[in-house]
Amino acid sequence: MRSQRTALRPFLSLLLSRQINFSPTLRHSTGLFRKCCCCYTTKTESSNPEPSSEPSHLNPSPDDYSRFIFQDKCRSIIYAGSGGNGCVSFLREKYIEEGPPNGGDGGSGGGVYIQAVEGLTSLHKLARRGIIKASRGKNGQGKSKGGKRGDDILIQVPVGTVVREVERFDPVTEELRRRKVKTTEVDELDQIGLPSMRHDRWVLYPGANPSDFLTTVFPRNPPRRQNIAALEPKAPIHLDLSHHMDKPILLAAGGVGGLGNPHFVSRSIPRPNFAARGEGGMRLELELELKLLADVGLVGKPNAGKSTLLRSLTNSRTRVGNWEFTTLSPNIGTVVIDDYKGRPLVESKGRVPRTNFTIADIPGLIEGAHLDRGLGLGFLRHIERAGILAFVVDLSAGDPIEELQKLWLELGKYEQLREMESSTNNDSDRLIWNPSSHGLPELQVDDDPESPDSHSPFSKEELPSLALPPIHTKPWFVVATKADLPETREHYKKLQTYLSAVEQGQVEHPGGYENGWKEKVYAIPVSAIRGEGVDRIPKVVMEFLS
Ligand SMILES: Nc1nc2c(ncn2[C@@H]2O[C@H](COP(=O)(O)OP(=O)(O)OP(=O)(O)O)[C@@H](O)[C@H]2O)c(=O)[nH]1
Ligand SMILES: [Mg+2]
Repeated sequence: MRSQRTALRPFLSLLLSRQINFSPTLRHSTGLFRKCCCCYTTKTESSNPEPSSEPSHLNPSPDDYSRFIFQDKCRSIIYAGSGGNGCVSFLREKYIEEGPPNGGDGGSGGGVYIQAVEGLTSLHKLARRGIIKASRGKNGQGKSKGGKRGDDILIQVPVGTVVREVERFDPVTEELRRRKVKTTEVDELDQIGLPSMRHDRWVLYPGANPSDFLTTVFPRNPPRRQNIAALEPKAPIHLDLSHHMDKPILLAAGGVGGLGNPHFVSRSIPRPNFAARGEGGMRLELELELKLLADVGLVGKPNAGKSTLLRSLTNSRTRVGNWEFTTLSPNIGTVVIDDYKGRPLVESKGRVPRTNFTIADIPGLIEGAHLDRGLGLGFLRHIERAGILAFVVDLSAGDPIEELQKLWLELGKYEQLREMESSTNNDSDRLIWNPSSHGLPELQVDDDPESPDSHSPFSKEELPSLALPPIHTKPWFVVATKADLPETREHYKKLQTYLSAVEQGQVEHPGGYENGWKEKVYAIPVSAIRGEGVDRIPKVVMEFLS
């Protein structure tokens, strides 16, 4: 059997190569064919720089793409770990029958930390996790052995993430409030050291009955926090993580571990048969939102060639197709400026040298997008989150100036809508959002405890939309693409003349803004499908970034 196969192999390869040369319809019939076809294309490309109809990285077939999973907003519930319980134990040795108490303290619960790191572009991994829990501290043990600390959790997010608090439940604050407000019943008993039923605050010796809680006299046991809790951000949390962070910051410290029974020795209770429970961990519901999606956003009509441009600048395998709305959600690619393999392509003048920047290929914009037509307001939102705007205009599709003005018109109308929305939100005053008014709960200036809203962490359902810089103040430039097609030279010249007039203030900003950004308006002619002229884009971007 094996010898038969070996004999057939040369014949098969001859057959395949013939089919590649003479029968294009058969090319996609098998995976093996496709493999051969790729090799063939690479060979022809190296010998011929003209764009061929053969699939390549810049002119791929519509089914040659990888899906980019993207999410720019998510809610997560995080739990800091609870503290472990203290231990009730006594020394027992051969000649010491009733030794002193030696129960160890419980370990503290794990904390939750957050860090913004470069290289991440989406929040989808976090969104999938949903609930994030740090682990609980272990209980204390006999022979004065303390419990092990709970493990911390680190949440890594992309640079440009804004973290806002939606809800908070802090058991320590709750306990303090209980003690302050309800001075009767259980707490009063607890305060003056009479027997109480506080199962949630005490553990009794092993084998005790619940009824023993009624006969045991407990000392005072005020709620405690870990010292590290002083590093928590002020409540309610509002963090704008706009830079890469070398070290993570603490979001919620774990609950402190309970004290073992030696802590409760007193003259009246020489052998305490109880120990304290660990404090509960904090629960936080957070909303995370990307404020900065990418350094550059590609804005253009459908089919203008944005995805091809992204492919020519990066290793991205975004989908390209000769129909409108090929791209349905943003794709982000990274342009490597310095891969440390020699002289950097662009010298950065900024303080921190940039080694790369990101580009977002955003779905196409059509007339009436601000009215939620086409893919609507969702992706206008993405444009708002790009640092620099690169308008991609198709030189072969009519007047490029008109195309540019139409794109700006949509952006302008969207901006007006945003302004109206924020002013109506202010008028109705539905949301009370006051990020800097609180500190650690114990240190806060106390509000009226009777007012229902003053301590309720559950009042804010929807957070107000993020305050972002207006679109017209962002640096922008124009990428005039499909310059390889015939009769595009005239269109490009017209565009260039127009843009230099905009820069010099002879004609108004294409969006009609008086104070719109027009310091250096470039028009870069490219043929993305051939990869020609695209090297100028990183240089222009670096100029704006630094
Ligand atoms: N001749 C030529 N064709 C190009 C060039 N760039 C893109 N194309 C072609 O234009 C068509 C559309 O390209 P895409 O990159 O998918 O366009 P897009 O702007 O991403 O389209 P949407 O995702 O629908 O918004 C494809 O058939 C590309 O091959 C170019 O520089 N020259
Ligand atoms: Mg596209």
